[in-house]
Amino acid sequence: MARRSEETDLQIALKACRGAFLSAAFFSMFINLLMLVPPLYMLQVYDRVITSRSQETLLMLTLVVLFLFIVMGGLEFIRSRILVRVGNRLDMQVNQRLYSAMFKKSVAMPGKASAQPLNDLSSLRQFLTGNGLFAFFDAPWIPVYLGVLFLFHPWFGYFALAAGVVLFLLALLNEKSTKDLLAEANSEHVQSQDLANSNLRNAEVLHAMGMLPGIMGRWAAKHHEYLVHQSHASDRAGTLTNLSKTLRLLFQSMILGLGAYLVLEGSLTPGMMIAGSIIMGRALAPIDQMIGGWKGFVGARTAHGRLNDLLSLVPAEPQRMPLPAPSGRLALESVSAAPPGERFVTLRGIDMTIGKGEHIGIVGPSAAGKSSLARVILGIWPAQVGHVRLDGAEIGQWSREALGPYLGYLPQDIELFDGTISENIARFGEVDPEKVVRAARKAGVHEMILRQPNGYDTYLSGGGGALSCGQRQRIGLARALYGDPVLIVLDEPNANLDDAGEHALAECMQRLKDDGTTVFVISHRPAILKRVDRILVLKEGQISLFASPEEIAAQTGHPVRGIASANPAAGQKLASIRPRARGKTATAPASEEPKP
Ligand SMILES: Nc1ncnc2c1ncn2[C@@H]1O[C@H](COP(=O)(O)OP(=O)(O)OP(=O)(O)O)[C@@H](O)[C@H]1O
Repeated sequence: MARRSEETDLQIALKACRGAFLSAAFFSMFINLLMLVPPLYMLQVYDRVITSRSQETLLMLTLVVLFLFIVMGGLEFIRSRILVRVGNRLDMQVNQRLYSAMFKKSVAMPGKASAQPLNDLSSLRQFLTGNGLFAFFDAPWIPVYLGVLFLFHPWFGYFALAAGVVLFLLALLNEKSTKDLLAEANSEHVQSQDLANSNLRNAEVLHAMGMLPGIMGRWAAKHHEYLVHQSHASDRAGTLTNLSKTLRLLFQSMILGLGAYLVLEGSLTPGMMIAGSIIMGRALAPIDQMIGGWKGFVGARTAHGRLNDLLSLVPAEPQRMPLPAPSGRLALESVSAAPPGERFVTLRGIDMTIGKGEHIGIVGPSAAGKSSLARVILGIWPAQVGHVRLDGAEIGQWSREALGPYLGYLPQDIELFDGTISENIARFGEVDPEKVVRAARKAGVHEMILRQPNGYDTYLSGGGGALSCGQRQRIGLARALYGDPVLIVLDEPNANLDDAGEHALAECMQRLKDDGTTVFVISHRPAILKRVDRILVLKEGQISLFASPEEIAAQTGHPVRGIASANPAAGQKLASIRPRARGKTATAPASEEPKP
């Protein structure tokens, strides 16, 4: 089905719920008509039963009223069940799309990562299923009540109309005077929540260095701003809510007085006088409820706006034709890239062609752009200029879900997630025990996992729980190897490893070589760099040298150690041989097969 491009999935889901909203509105019609039962019953009792002194009439009327009340209760019950289901349906329809949009936004704008969209979806759902919405369903029936009052007596009608206009103006004033304050309070609340969450994630370091007062002060300042705006808005809304409630009661008393006057005049019965007062109260109730529930409405409206913004900012991934499984050939063609959301480039004019099964070491001083290059190779950061091609296909042509199993990534800051070790290694997909053990063995971590309290079923919480950094890194390596990917990027894989770990890593690299897996390894340690086919030296975001370890040693007179540590002397020497080295070795042989 064709979709209007400006419609977000939330709007489409809300449209799909239109039928359910219409049936809730339909039930509201009967509920509102039945709301006339109590005043009309009172009218009959006063004007008919008491004057005729007929017990049969009273009994009949009471039975009818009893029946109508049961019907009304049933309708209310059904209406609220419909709305609860609408809310759940809406949530189910958009929550996964929303989760992935939130996730993709965090990848594209790491500084703006926030779980707020899920809170927004909750507040929208709660509004749609709560009492706040009923006022909106009941409001269209105000004219019916007014009509009945006009039937009783025109003065009654005019009086209720005027009272309604006054309360409506108060509702407008409420919206106008609280809208901006509530929006500001809302955004400050989101910011202070995000700040608190990020502080909690880094609790250990904050605690160790006694940084709590300073960091709490920053949170408290944000929270204070939120409180100030929120209480200003609540003060204003509270004043208007109370005023509206008081006026409604006053109007109800006044209409009773007006009724009494009309009774004395002889143009109204006492029953009509009392019923009129009740009906007017009923007519004004939705306006009163709207003013009272305005904060919830504004919250839901803001949440709805934010959700739509997010969903249009991160459109759903189009269906892509599946591509054949890649073999691991990679080409970067004049690639320049910048961190997402930033203007400055951290990689410039990167050109390289890597054959299947080649092992490339990436070295360079701090902030040279090594991790940036890793991200570009994996398609996490898009190339601003140039192309990144995996087996000839632009990396962005792949759907992420289809490409993911062919890639392995061990980031510098290894994060494991809440779940068992096996689930973590299996990347939270279906756990295939054979594949899990194979990956663990390849990473040389099988024995270590078996020594854990519950082996592969050991539950890791809080990003790794009781595991040491080195253990986490090695399980992270097994995760990167799960499913035998064709291209693996290891960012400082030996940063936390002891000798045994380093030895296991060397064996792992050899197995990957035997399997024909293309590997990029970023490291400062010479041991691992001796085994790679070529070493790429990055300097200020550019390739400064790209050659085999032997060529580098021959040309610079420095062993690999010199490059790995990227000391200034070696750097100068490397720079001096750059043209020859690049011209000769920056691309793989034409066949793009691995070097022997
Ligand atoms: N997410 C980001 N947002 C903004 N700037 C970034 C981001 N990631 C990296 N940079 C910047 O890009 C440049 C290269 O960083 P990168 O992490 O790629 O260097 P590196 O060579 O891996 O350094 P190191 O060896 O210290 O890990 C740095 O100036 C860094 O400040």
